[in-house]
Amino acid sequence: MATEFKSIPLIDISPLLQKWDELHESQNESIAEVVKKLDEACKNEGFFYVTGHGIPLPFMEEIRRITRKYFDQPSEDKLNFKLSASTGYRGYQAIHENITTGIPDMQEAIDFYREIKEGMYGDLGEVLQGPNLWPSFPPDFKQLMEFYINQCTDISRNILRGISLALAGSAKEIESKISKDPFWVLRTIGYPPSPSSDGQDNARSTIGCGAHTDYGLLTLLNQDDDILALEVKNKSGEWIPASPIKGTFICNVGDMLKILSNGLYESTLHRVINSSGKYRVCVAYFYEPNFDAEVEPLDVCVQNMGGIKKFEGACYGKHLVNKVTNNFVME
Ligand SMILES: O=C(O)CCC(=O)C(=O)O
Ligand SMILES: [Fe+2]
Repeated sequence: MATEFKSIPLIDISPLLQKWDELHESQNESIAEVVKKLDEACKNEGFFYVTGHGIPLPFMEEIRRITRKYFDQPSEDKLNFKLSASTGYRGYQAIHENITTGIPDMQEAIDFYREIKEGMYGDLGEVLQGPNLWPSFPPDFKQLMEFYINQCTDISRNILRGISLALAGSAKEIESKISKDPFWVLRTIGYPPSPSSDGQDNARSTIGCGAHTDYGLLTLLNQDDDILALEVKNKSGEWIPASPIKGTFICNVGDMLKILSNGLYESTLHRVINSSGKYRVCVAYFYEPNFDAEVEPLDVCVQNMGGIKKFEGACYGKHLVNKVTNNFVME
């Protein structure tokens, strides 16, 4: 359960980027320190800033720059890459096409998913099958994003190993159960500024992204570093700003990690309101379990809570398909 936190902690994860081996992990003090901080943040806030992740600042900026350049095109060009059921829900979504809890969000986005080849997960995978719709402009978009996705996958795997040490005393415990072959989602998002308050506004036009939790294990957000728009809800219902810190990712716990931890960790509600007057970009990378993983509370977490299993198992792919097919409005 999230606490009444007032701010979001910053964690330097560099000790986790070294080579992992059992001897190393049990004896290394700097690893133990990071693991403790991760554990606290996942319990108290469900959110933390990540520094020491190894991606150079200019590359994080480049990723946002090409995202902005894509959205800056005339709509006809963007609509050539439009997401639909027939594209496996991959591609471009125009403003107000994404729905969060019944309300259209004031954002445009492109969704990319790890490729699912025909027949790969039987009926379960069919909905999301197909290649990604990579924009042809900016020309190096695909190449840069694929490189970036691989880096985010490595960073997330290392963070999850730290979390696995905290929860189960072994860095590879979670991985060996549910994320040997992790699925990923990348969502590049653009938020036009909210119209200034003139009495005409309604929820539909001003919320960039409605309050929600993320579905998977961990999310890495690369947000514009000069615009405050992301907010995180604490236990007493206050919205705490996740102000940008240059060069960091914001990392948050998803529903699957909450289930694994038997509710010890929180997938905290968050939302986006861009009242800065400027166009905001955020690139969200979602690190997920294996597509067909059955995710259930770790035995050790159940034991630690007096043998009470707080969640039934959930199949990640089913959970995702259910969300994806309910989140979009199609013309
Ligand atoms: O734009 C942001 O800062 C957050 C986006 C987000 O929460 C999401 O796409 O799940
Ligand atoms: Fe989110």
